[in-house]
Amino acid sequence: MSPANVLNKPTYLVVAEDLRGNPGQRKAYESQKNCVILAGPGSGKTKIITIKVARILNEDIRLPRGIACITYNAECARELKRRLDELGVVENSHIFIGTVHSFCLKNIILPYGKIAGLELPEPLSVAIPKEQDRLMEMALLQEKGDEELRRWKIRLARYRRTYLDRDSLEWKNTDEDAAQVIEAYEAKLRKNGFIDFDDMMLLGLQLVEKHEWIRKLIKARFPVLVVDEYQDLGVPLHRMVLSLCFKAGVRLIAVGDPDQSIYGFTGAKPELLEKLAEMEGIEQVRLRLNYRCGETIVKASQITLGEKRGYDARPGAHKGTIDIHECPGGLEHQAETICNKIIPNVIKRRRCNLGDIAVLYLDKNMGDVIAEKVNAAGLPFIRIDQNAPYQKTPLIRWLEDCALWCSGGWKEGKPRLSALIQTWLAFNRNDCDNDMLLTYKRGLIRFLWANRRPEMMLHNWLSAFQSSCLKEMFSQQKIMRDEKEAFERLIGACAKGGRIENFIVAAFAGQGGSPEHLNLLTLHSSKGSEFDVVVIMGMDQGLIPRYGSGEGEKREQRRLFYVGLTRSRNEVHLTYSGWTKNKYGRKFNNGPSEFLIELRDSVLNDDEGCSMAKSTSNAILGGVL
Ligand SMILES: Nc1ncnc2c1ncn2[C@@H]1O[C@H](COP(=O)(O)OP(=O)(O)OP(=O)(O)O)[C@@H](O)[C@H]1O
Repeated sequence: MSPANVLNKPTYLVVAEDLRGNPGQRKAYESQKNCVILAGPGSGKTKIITIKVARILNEDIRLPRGIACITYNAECARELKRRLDELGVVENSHIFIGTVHSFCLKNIILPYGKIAGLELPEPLSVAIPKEQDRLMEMALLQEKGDEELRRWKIRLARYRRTYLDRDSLEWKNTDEDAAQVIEAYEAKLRKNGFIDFDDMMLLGLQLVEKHEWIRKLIKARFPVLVVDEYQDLGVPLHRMVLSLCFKAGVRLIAVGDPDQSIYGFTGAKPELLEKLAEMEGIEQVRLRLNYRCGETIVKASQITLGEKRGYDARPGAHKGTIDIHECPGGLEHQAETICNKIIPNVIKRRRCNLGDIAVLYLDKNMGDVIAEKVNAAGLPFIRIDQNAPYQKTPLIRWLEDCALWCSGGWKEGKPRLSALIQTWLAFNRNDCDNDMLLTYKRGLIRFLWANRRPEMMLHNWLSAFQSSCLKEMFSQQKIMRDEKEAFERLIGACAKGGRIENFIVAAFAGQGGSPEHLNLLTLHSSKGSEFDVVVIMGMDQGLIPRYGSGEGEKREQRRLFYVGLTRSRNEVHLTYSGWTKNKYGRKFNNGPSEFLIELRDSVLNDDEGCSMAKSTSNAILGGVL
């Protein structure tokens, strides 16, 4: 029994005691108004909002009113859910925890879109990525290669999320080609009965801005709105927040760190958070103490950023170390060094688990390189990038949790069955009456109870899950088409000849995060997480910053490195080769990343003698730096 239960005190009150010694955290926790928390990495933003949400639900609002917690991507939403769950807050029909897209779709467009006269396809379906690509190529009036299409997609997405007023001259004239292609693409989407992810946000905003009654209904249901990772959300969400908060009186709690803004290419604007914090009627809280990272890492992170933020490690924090490893043989050499030297050494020295270590990298191609070496070294791992055997969408994350429950989690309620059921009901809620929901709930419980078989082959377990529950959901819930596609890819990956054909249920369960699995993830996906030891590979000039980056792009990549560094509690290892290859195989000897050089020069020259070590043993270490 937890101490909270022994004392009969809700968990959030026990955890809130931690905030006592930090006046900023306390102020944020006590605030009863609209509040913006601006703070650096590891300063407890997530800790505060989760405790605050639990407090508001317990003390300030009464059912059937609830709270909406929105964030940028599925990874951040999952972290938020996990941490709220630890405080006993579980998603249900009164508590929304998810991405801004899913908030707009489920809580604005589906319930109110038609009544408000929005012309929507019937039934409403979400276009899956390959359909989006096909329609975009049609709108571009010619087939494009992968790279060119990718560039167009970035350009159009940014434009669509930046210029929102379609009648304005700004929309028509800023980039005429982009405006035309977007209009043609959207018309094609509708003709085919689809909306896409950007539509969810744009249509949601349109409804909220246009209709006072919709704002009132949202407020009646969710009088409190929590927005996490605000710096990554662009103009549409900012305008929605302003409308809900200042026109409808929804209470706002917004949290973020402009220095951790790494989605500029999608239209994110970190300055919006600063602007919001300065507005009248908003209480602003700034936090400067980093509870996560050792002293050296806190210092190094500010050097990387190139800004003096005045962040400090908490008093009594350990030093923390940063080691630089030169691997002249290229990315493969870096990956081998990580698997055969750095990781075994860390585990031996720290007596920690593989799960305490994360290897971060720039993209899916680098993910392939490290995954191959990790496989060869026989280390179990979790991989999050675009080339992973399957993508971790909300449904697939939930399936991992179901697998965890079936692999023994049921004995101690980790995860809780009630939480699994609530998420399942949320997937099924659209157009379903209570009787149907009850039938789905019973179906799920029956399946899970009968399939508590950790040794079962994953393919068989998923197939059984599909025929007893998922098939029906996919046929009823057209808005889950993207999830259906993700599920089909997963089941393909664990079928005969697939990349994870040997997976049993317990192995799949471990993919949700486990002490026995090494974490492989892109720097972008590492946002919001923390590990004892972080290894960042590919620290080469031309990769980070990318060759040919303009000033703005370079600043964003600096922030990306900053995010990576600050995921570590104790140790950071940086690997580089000093050269890169382009896609035609041409070699460029550009040396290590300029970010790495700055860090080495500043931290090593620091007369306080930070414990930044430059390893010099073995052929792989030392050299250039
Ligand atoms: N007052 C506190 N006392 C003790 N530990 C704390 C306190 N505040 C935060 N922490 C711990 O510090 C770590 C970082 O907190 P948290 O993840 O909430 O920070 P964050 O600001 O959301 O980080 P980031 O923006 O880098 O993701 C966590 O392990 C958390 O438990």
